Amino acid sequence: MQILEKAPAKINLSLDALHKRADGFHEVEMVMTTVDLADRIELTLLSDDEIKVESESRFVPNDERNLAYRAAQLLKDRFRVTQGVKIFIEKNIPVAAGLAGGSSDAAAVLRGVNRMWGLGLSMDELAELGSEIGSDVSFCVYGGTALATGRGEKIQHLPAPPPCWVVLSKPTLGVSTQSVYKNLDLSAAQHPNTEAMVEALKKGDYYGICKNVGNTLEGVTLQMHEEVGQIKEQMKQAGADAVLMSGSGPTVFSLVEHDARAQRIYNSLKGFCTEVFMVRMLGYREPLDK
Ligand SMILES: C[C@@](CO)(OP(=O)(O)O)[C@H](O)COP(=O)(O)OP(=O)(O)OC[C@H]1O[C@@H](n2ccc(N)nc2=O)[C@H](O)[C@@H]1O
Ligand SMILES: Nc1ncnc2c1ncn2[C@@H]1O[C@H](COP(=O)(O)OP(=O)(O)O)[C@@H](O)[C@H]1O
Repeated sequence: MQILEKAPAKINLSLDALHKRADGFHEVEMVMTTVDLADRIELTLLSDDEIKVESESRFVPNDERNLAYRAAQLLKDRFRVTQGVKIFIEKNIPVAAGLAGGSSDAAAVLRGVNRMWGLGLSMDELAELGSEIGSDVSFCVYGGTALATGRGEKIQHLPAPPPCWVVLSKPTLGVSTQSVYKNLDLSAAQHPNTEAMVEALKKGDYYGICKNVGNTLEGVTLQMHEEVGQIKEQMKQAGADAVLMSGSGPTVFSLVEHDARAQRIYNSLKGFCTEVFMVRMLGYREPLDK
């Protein structure tokens, strides 16, 4: 038996870190949405009681450190499953990029083994279990567009943004989410207007969305890597409607209404970065099991 799952990347249209919590995490308010850049996950049922992970990417571990492995292990342990699974990851999302590639792979495995092992868990139950793997996994279980609060595990679904283009550009460096949060000085941080972003999404107001993008973590990563600021500048000069770093970075995204201008931004960044993508904002909760 084989099951295929898509694992789409996400971008943070807004990310606000409010304060540090007693558990060492930050209380956040984030508006996230999916784009049509995705990893492809192939699950094969194994009669032996084991989990195998394979991927062509040399940047992700092929053992229990892989978030996809940890997702299968979680459901296996929690529901005493004796069958195994082989997980093949076709990696298309840049790694350590601020696009939740690993979290999305884990979420895809939760959805896929739930069906493969006949566990009958709801999306809400899978999302709750996903929060034990990482702060972004709950959102990734659902996909679509949502306001995530708490550590990122409390999800309020929102309407999909109006269709537009997204140009993603990742400099050749990885960023550790932990190091960015560690270096965050909340007293000097920028705080986006999350409420205005949510309102713009509810109204389907593209220019309201562009006006209200913001990311508290951006200043930290900008300090650490000047390439991020250079990419932002390049995108603005090429005519993007909005430019922002996604998550803890280093990927920077442009929002662009018209494809000709998106192509121009893509071409101007292609000469500057190797990992550049021109994708559609998905934003709706499409069936990911195809
Ligand atoms: C920053 C965001 C924004 O969407 O995305 P990425 O940049 O990773 O894509 C996420 O919140 C990342 O989620 P995720 O990558 O799952 O982080 P986790 O593994 O849960 O946490 C990694 C580390 O980040 C810090 N962390 C994470 C989430 C949070 N609300 N507060 C934190 O302080 C903690 O130090 C934690 O040990
Ligand atoms: N399936 C996976 N895909 C990507 N990264 C993974 C995966 N499993 C574990 N990792 C590890 O997680 C870290 C980056 O995770 P990723 O989700 O790509 O970054 P981000 O959280 O910035 O979007 C890297 O250190 C990588 O080695």
